[in-house]
Amino acid sequence: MSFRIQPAAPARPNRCQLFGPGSRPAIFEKMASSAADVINLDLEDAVAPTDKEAARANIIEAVSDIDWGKKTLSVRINGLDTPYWYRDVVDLLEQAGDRLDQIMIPKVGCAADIYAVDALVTAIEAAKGRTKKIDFEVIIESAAGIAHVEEIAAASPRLKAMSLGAADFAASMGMQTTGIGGTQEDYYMIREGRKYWSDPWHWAHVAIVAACRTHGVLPVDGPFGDFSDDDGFRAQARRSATLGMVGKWAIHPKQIALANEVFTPSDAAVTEAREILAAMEEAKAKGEGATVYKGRLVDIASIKQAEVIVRQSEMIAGA
Ligand SMILES: CC(C)(COP(=O)(O)OP(=O)(O)OC[C@H]1O[C@@H](n2cnc3c(N)ncnc32)[C@H](O)[C@@H]1OP(=O)(O)O)[C@@H](O)C(=O)NCCC(=O)NCCSC(=O)C[C@H](O)C(=O)O
Ligand SMILES: [Mg+2]
Repeated sequence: MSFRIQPAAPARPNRCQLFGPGSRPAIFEKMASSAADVINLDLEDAVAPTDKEAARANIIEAVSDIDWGKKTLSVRINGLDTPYWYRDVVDLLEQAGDRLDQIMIPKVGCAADIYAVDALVTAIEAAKGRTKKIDFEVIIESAAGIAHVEEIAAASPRLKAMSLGAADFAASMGMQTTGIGGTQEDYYMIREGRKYWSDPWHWAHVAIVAACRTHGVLPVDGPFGDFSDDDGFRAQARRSATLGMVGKWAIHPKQIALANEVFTPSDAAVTEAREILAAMEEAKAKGEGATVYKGRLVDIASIKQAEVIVRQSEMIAGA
């Protein structure tokens, strides 16, 4: 137990982050009218090197020209190991309108990566008189990123969200797979001749959730590559939600409804949480710190668990 109060993560809906390449402006309006909470216009790996400049120009125009409603509008810049990233930041901060909310920094490996982008963004904001401060989100998608996940989560007050990028993460770790998230055929235990599949992403998810919750950052599950596999997406998202993540990326529009479904607490879950709170109120009135709800123990910790679900549901309903 620590005397420090755990900081709250930003109270904004972040159930689904919809990605689209900056080089494909024809889909921007569709992204804007989708049911995703966050839009990620991409300058990085979904854009070919020859299209980087055009993609930047498309995004700068679209930030102001398209009605993004209440969505969080984020642009993924190129990695700090490329020649593109500084120009992404300079052009976005100098030319894109105030509707831009956030920059996503990929392949972050240490806190100094965030410091470098923060320094550049802070200087341009001051020079240009931008009064709305740009937020950051990062992707943990390398061995260095996961090894330094806690210092990264603490790196800047601009940091609002952190995702696991399963594809680059797998490559960096030398994992023997070309799958992006989900069940991996060869990751199983065997007992009495039967296979039981395990989850190779589990420990990285837990490390990200713990770092994020310690520093008031939203933990988000990244892409699920096989967009023909709805059940696989749901299963992966349910595991992430159970571990404390607040949302998941969609790399195709058909994944938006799936993410929203999983990361919106169900009516039954909210009803049960409210009943637990009511049961604990009754117990408190009797001077008791614990009671029985539907045959199981609930105590003061159960209040905090139930409040997570109620708060999440109220925040989504009020957004
Ligand atoms: C994956 C796609 C290339 C598929 O595009 P397409 O072939 O056009 O799909 P469909 O024909 O099935 O499209 C059906 C309709 O939906 C529209 N559409 C398609 N994609 C989007 C979108 N992203 N947002 C909104 N609308 C979209 C089509 O125009 C069709 O509309 P209509 O004709 O009116 O019916 C494509 O979906 C795509 O580019 N997805 C995003 C890819 C991307 O951004 N990837 C980067 C993130 S994942 C990553 O980087 C890995 C990560 O970093 C890691 O390391 O793990
Ligand atoms: Mg990646």
